Amino acid sequence: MKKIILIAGPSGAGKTTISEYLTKNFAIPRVLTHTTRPKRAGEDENSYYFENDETFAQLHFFEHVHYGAYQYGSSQESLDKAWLEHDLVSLIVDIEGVKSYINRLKDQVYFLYVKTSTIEELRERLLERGDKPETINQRLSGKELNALPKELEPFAHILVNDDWQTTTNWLDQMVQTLTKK
Ligand SMILES: Nc1ncnc2c1ncn2[C@@H]1O[C@H](COP(=O)(O)OP(=O)(O)OP(=O)(O)O)[C@@H](O)[C@H]1O
Ligand SMILES: Nc1nc2c(ncn2[C@@H]2O[C@H](COP(=O)(O)O)[C@@H](O)[C@H]2O)c(=O)[nH]1
Repeated sequence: MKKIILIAGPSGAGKTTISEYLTKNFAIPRVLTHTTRPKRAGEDENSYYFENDETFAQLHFFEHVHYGAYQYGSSQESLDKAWLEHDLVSLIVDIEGVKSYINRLKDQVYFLYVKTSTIEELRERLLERGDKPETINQRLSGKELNALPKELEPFAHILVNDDWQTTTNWLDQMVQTLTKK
């Protein structure tokens, strides 16, 4: 059965880093999504399909959300394209996106919720990444924090990404379990 690893969690928790590790070490492709947010330093065409409001409005999405001042959306086409490459793929979404995918794809979803032990750790990582302090405050509060809601707890595989070596051991085990025949 084709499966999708949905990666969600607070900003700075390490979702992108984890998705890149899965691609590099296990050839697990990441399903690219669309956004109207500007590129960050270091991002390229493998990060997102970068859109403006007009091009975004012309697309047909599986699900889409407003997050901060920008729009984000994912398509069935991108998912099918990634599934042609590998039976196991990853996709980074916010909590609303997780709900949509679990409702629609059910058992095909492996929900990986990534967090750190403290919010201070997230703040430090985002500062080091070059995010502006006011953006960081917004991302680490309210709906944008992407806290794990009670109703999704039964579906979540929780990974505390404080120490990278521990995280890679955890991920290696996860992939072994998911690819077992
Ligand atoms: N275990 C770790 N220890 C220390 N730093 C880490 C760890 N994992 C990731 N990082 C670093 O934290 C920063 C944020 O990671 P990343 O961009 O993957 O987070 P994210 O969850 O995708 O954030 P966003 O939702 O804002 O895009 C990066 O600079 C990354 O290198
Ligand atoms: N529901 C969706 N959420 C998405 C999608 N693409 C990204 N995201 C989430 O948005 C926030 C912000 O992303 P960032 O790259 O600006 O830090 C983060 O939580 C992503 O997981 C999508 O297509 N649908």
